[in-house]
Amino acid sequence: MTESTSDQQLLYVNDQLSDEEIQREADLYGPLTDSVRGLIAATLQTEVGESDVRRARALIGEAASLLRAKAIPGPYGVRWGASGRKRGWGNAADGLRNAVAPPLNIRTDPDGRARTDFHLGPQYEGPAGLVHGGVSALILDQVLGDAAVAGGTPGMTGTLTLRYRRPTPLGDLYAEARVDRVEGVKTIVVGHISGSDGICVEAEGVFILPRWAREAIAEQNASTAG
Ligand SMILES: CCCCCCCCCC(=O)SCCNC(=O)CCNC(=O)[C@H](O)C(C)(C)COP(=O)(O)OP(=O)(O)OC[C@H]1O[C@@H](n2cnc3c(N)ncnc32)[C@H](O)[C@@H]1OP(=O)(O)O
Repeated sequence: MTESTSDQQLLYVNDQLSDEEIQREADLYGPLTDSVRGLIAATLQTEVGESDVRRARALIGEAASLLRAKAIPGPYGVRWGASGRKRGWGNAADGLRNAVAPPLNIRTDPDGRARTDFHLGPQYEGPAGLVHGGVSALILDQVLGDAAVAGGTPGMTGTLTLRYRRPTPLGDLYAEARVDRVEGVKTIVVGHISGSDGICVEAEGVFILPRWAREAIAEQNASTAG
């Protein structure tokens, strides 16, 4: 295991928060994140005068200083509470505390399916009026990955293959994924994003349980058996 792999594993934390405490945090930070999303769109779309732009910038600086007064030094990581409820709140695709995330609100089924109705505003533009292809990749990576998790065979993305069939319009969209097959440590998942005119982007992903996770599970199984 490399040093960076072991450092990364330290970001998986069981903090023993109760479901009530987690809900209180979600109720506090979710609306903050939504406000910042609104700010990102307003920053892009505003046409107010120069002095108002300067004033807004000062107010944003003040808000950032207020929040930074007490803050974690690095990434949020992945945390679990006492009941095992998982919080990937820093996740760039669907993190509750990450204003960069659209967000996705992905629903999953234990048979290895995931789906989401979501909205992409002007901050996700690539070609004029259309979704940036890298943003579509971000979303499909997450939805396909969640399908693998839901099916009981989680993994890191090894390969993600995309076919952009037609331009993806900004606005209301839908994505879904399903586990196609499991081959040893590899889970192959397929899915797509569609808009009102049909499928825009198709994806196939190979999700692999990393070697360090396989070794940890094998060690745990050996100690349980012993
Ligand atoms: C733990 C669950 C976490 C879930 C989080 C979901 C988050 C959302 C998705 C992401 O954004 S993940 C971030 C993007 N992906 C990465 O950063 C992955 C970086 N790459 C790695 O960490 C490793 O290369 C990887 C885990 C993908 C594979 O390393 P291993 O050391 O476990 O692979 P190994 O050499 O033991 O090969 C195992 C099998 O996978 C195959 N393989 C390895 N790398 C592959 C690859 N890149 N693509 C396809 N297949 C691959 C390999 O041929 C072999 O196939 P066979 O079993 O059939 O022999």
